[in-house]
Amino acid sequence: MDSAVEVRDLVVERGRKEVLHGISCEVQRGAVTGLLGPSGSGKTTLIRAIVGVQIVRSGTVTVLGRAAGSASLRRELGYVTQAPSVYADLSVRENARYFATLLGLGAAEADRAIADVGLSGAKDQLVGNLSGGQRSRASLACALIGEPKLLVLDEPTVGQDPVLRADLWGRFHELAAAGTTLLVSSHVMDEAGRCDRLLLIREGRLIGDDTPAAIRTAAGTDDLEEAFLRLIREREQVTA
Ligand SMILES: Nc1ncnc2c1ncn2[C@@H]1O[C@H](COP(=O)(O)OP(=O)(O)OP(=O)(O)O)[C@@H](O)[C@H]1O
Repeated sequence: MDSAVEVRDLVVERGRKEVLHGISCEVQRGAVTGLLGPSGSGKTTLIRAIVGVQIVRSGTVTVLGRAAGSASLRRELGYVTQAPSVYADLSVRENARYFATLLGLGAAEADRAIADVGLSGAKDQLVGNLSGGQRSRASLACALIGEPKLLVLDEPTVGQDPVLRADLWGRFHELAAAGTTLLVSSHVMDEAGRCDRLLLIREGRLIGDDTPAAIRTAAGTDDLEEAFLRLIREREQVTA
């Protein structure tokens, strides 16, 4: 597998508690990989380690061939946190232009990114006056500026209506088809089927790493939520 991200034996502690217990996985280039797991399972912590903002206890994280957090990765990686990271007192366009300027890019690139997330109609509105879903999309637009090679999105579809969620997933696949690698976290299992590959995480351990089709076949069910539950039960029987 041609990997954009390689995680080896990753152990992370937060608040003196071990929250990732030796995770190893890869994120395939040019595909949409879903990081799925219940609330508190460690998705954000793993994402933080990949984008290089998490202190790790042991193990290695390699991103685009370099150690996670390397300065040279900054221009190649787009990261959208769960809390939208845009300025409320600036318009959508001003935010996008600000991030474009930081990368030495112009207004056209900012407008392209805004159009990509379907916010052209609201580009002159202050971000503080937008709905939660619109604000998340404004944040996503800023991460798309400069066409990063790796896009890491922490629960990007939370608060979006079903039509918009479908649009965003469509956009993620277009980006992947154009060569971008996407890692998208979600705790909503009905989004799992939209991914090319899945990393299933529970209580800081990886319990599944495969395509949705292979996970369905291995678990003997077409329902990915049920497949996830069966993987958990299997694991509990092994460790009991
Ligand atoms: N700043 C922190 N200090 C101490 N413990 C933390 C901190 N942030 C998260 N944790 C703990 O780390 C574990 C993993 O949290 P994490 O945020 O990675 O989970 P998650 O799967 O992203 O959850 P969610 O879907 O709710 O965002 C949880 O037990 C959480 O309580």
